[in-house]
Amino acid sequence: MAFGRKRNFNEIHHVPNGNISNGYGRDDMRKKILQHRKSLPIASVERRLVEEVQNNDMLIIVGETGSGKTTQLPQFLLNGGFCRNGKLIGITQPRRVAAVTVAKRVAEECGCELGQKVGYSIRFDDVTSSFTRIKYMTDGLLLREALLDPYLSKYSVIIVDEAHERTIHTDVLLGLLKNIQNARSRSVKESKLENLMLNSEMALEKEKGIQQSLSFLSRCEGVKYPPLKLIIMSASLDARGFSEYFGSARAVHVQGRQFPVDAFYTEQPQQDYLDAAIVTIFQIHLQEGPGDILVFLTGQEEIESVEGLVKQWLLQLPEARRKLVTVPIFSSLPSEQQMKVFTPAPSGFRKVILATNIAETSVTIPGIHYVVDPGMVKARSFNSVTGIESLVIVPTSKAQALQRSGRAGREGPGNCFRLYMESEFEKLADSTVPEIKRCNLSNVILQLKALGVDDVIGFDFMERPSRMAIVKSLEELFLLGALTDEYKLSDPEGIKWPSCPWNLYILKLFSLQMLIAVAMLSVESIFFTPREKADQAKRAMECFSSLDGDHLTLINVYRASCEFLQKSNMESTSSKLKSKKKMRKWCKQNFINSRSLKHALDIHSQIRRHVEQMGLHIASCGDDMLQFRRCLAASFFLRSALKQPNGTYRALSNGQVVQIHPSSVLHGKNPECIIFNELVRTNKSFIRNITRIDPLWLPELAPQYYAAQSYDFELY
Ligand SMILES: Nc1ncnc2c1ncn2[C@@H]1O[C@H](COP(=O)(O)OP(=O)(O)OP(=O)(O)O)[C@@H](O)[C@H]1O
Repeated sequence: MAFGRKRNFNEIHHVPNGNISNGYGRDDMRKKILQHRKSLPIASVERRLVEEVQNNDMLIIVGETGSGKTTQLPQFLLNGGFCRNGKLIGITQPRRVAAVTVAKRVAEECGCELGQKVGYSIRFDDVTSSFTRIKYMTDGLLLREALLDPYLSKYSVIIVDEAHERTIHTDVLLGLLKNIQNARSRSVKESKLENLMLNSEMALEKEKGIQQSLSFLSRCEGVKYPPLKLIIMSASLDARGFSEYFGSARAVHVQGRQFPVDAFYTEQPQQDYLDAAIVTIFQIHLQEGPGDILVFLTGQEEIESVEGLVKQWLLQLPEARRKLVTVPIFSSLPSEQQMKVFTPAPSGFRKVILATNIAETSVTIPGIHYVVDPGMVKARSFNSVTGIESLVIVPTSKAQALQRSGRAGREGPGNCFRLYMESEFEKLADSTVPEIKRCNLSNVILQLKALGVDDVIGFDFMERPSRMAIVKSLEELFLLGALTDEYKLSDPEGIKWPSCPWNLYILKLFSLQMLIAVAMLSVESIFFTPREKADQAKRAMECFSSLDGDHLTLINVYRASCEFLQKSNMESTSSKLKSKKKMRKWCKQNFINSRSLKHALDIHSQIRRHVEQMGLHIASCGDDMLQFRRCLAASFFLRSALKQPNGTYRALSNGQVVQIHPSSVLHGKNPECIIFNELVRTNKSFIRNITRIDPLWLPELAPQYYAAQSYDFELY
């Protein structure tokens, strides 16, 4: 395939090679790391950055990818005294992989064990201690912390990294942090004023009696919270937009990048980007110098199909030229397997990493010299008229393209092959549409309500979602019973449960099976289907599958895993470690993602504890799965569909034509009426996580919705 003239990115600034490779002694390694840190563009402005943060409570920092923002700035601030009095510097990342790997790297640079001075915290995995001062975490996790500690009182500085991604969590966090920052600086001002008053009016206060003094002291509580320093950071940020949002906040630009990355574009438009990606992988492998390749694809299916084709193509090469290994990374891959991308390829081999945008920002994958970017991404999209959310494949923004190319050039000069023409690049949107403008807002609303923000429409969003989208989600939450008719939380405590997308939908319906289903659906895919073992995986899944659908299938997995756990725990010789190992083996044999299953078990026990604390009785449907399916119908009546004569389904809420996704156990079984949890749009509209129901249950169980509309329940 022909690539056009190379184009260097501007502001390139060569720095002596700070390559780090294995095989050094501990002291040598530390010296190398120190030398590398000094070589980063950000190192020359350490003092100035610390002063900027001292002088400004709010700061926006823009700097090229790889300039050292994520790994260095927190260390500068720690050395600059921002962790006095045991306070923490928190850095949020949109993705778990980035939070974990960057924390590991910074701990290494600080010469400490992970979890001591430097740690990370992601859902269900908290590697911090009372000694931790620099804490990397996902933006979602910080939001959850705010539910329990509304002032985020343990942090002196919060850095929102990769803010250009504008994930839904980032946008909610920005509004929230703005409020917290105002509240904390107000509380300090007030407490200073009140301290002054206290000196002159102490005697008077005493006379007014104990009650008044107590309330006075409680008002002074804010004195515990010094002003919060807030830093927004990215390589590709609309600094002006952020600055305006934060009241003309100061923005600084860190000049220079560590190594140059040359961008190449195709000379002709490409019909099939997957095909183009495979051709490019082999062009690099056969014609270019050493270095690993990182290819950005849109999802697991694409990754597995490209992986299969690369393996087939390799077989056609002479044996000596077959030294190429593929390594996939996507979010539902078990984390141990995700981490394989960081392991060097066997000696003499070249590694091709096939990744979703999980590897787009913040991560440094050693050895990557080439990036292949087809320019597409899978994104959420929301139709505020129908109220249905779906996943669609769309072109990336320029900001995403720059982030992707930035994954090369971190250890030396790199190349980025964009599988589209340069003229197409110019037409891309500068930045990604914020997720908050293209998703169902039910969870955001619940989250804001739980954080004490009652007026969601009036909330200070950086970019306000449409009024229609907010109203639609408020309506949905009311219909589901999550909000009262005054739009207050029906269960203010419930939202503090582990964040699962539809946890509150079951409020009225506590059955053991519903709790299990909620937990199992709250995690990434429970089943794991490697492409090369698709048949084996399918057979394994059939052992658990239920003719009634995916929810019951998941319950079967849950039950089987509990039975297995119980059995292996009972074997007296088994230590805890041994049982864990056995469990992992069992998962592997059954093509179950062990990490997802563990998360689901944790979520289940948390929800159960919560429900019990509320004093509610948890009934079991026992083996009466009809009762369970009725519970599902009552909860998901807004996502129901009827079979049509041609075998497709029609969603009852909006008439949309949908199809059962091939991963569902009901694929090919064609039940008359179903409820579903998820809609995915690729070339077709697919629904996933489906259960068979009786259509007559709908008007019976959700009269508030179906009685008001004249639905035709005629079955074909
Ligand atoms: N895990 C790691 N292993 C090896 N080197 C690393 C690692 N993490 C970072 N580095 C080195 O430190 C440099 C700076 O990384 P850092 O993540 O701080 O940059 P950044 O400016 O935040 O980039 P980005 O905007 O892409 O996140 C990288 O270019 C790389 O050379």
